[in-house]
Amino acid sequence: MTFHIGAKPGEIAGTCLLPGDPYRARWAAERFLESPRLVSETRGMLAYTGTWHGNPVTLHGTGMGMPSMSIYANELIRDYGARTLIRVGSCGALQPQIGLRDVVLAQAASSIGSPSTSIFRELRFAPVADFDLLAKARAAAPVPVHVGGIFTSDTFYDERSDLTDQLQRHGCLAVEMETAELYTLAARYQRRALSILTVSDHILTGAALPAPDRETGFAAMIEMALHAAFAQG
Ligand SMILES: O=P(O)(O)O[C@H]1O[C@H](CO)[C@@H](O)[C@H]1O
Ligand SMILES: O=c1cc[nH]c(=O)[nH]1
Repeated sequence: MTFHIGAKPGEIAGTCLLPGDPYRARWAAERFLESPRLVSETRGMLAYTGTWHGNPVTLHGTGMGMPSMSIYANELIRDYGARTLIRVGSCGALQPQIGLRDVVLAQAASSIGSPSTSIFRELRFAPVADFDLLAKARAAAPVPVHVGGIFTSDTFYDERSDLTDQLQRHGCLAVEMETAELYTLAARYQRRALSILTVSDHILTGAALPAPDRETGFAAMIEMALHAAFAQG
């Protein structure tokens, strides 16, 4: 048990899939894992451990935003020994060629600041994905997939239209709220990390998926995450 996770030692797998939404953790565990078992529900942040094709996997919610992701990723890595951390999240598309339900693989994550910014001082650290995980996820994609940079925001309701313009102009694919800190922690502790993001809304058009789809409609990215984590070669 840690400050924020109720699982006993040995109840968290080395491979963790990390949705922001705890109900997505429950849905994905029940749909994809063999013998899923609830191992933590501290503060309602559901975590399930089971197996996929015999391989141990934990699905753990992270909540929204980098401070929340930072708490769970730190404890999963430092206290439970997680080695492969794959965010399975939603995002808003920033480019016209990207459609609702497409998948974005976050090769790198820009941000204005993250919980780690203060330790870097003047350094602008560039948080990047694990290349092997990224390549394997792309190879397993059953839906249109886009690979490139994303923006990890501290706000959902952003008043900065000038910032959106600059992100679009510089080819940023999508916006979400956790990846920059996840990649930074993975670098710090020499772990493997990737963010696989399903497009839930389009920043340019305002089109959006309804809430039930965001909770349960994201099977393709869960399959990609599991294949990326366990594919050989
Ligand atoms: O669907 P999740 O994984 O929570 O991801 C996105 O959705 C939330 C905002 O609605 C933020 O956490 C953002 O990163
Ligand atoms: O952070 C997020 C996540 C999904 N969609 C958005 O527009 N922003």
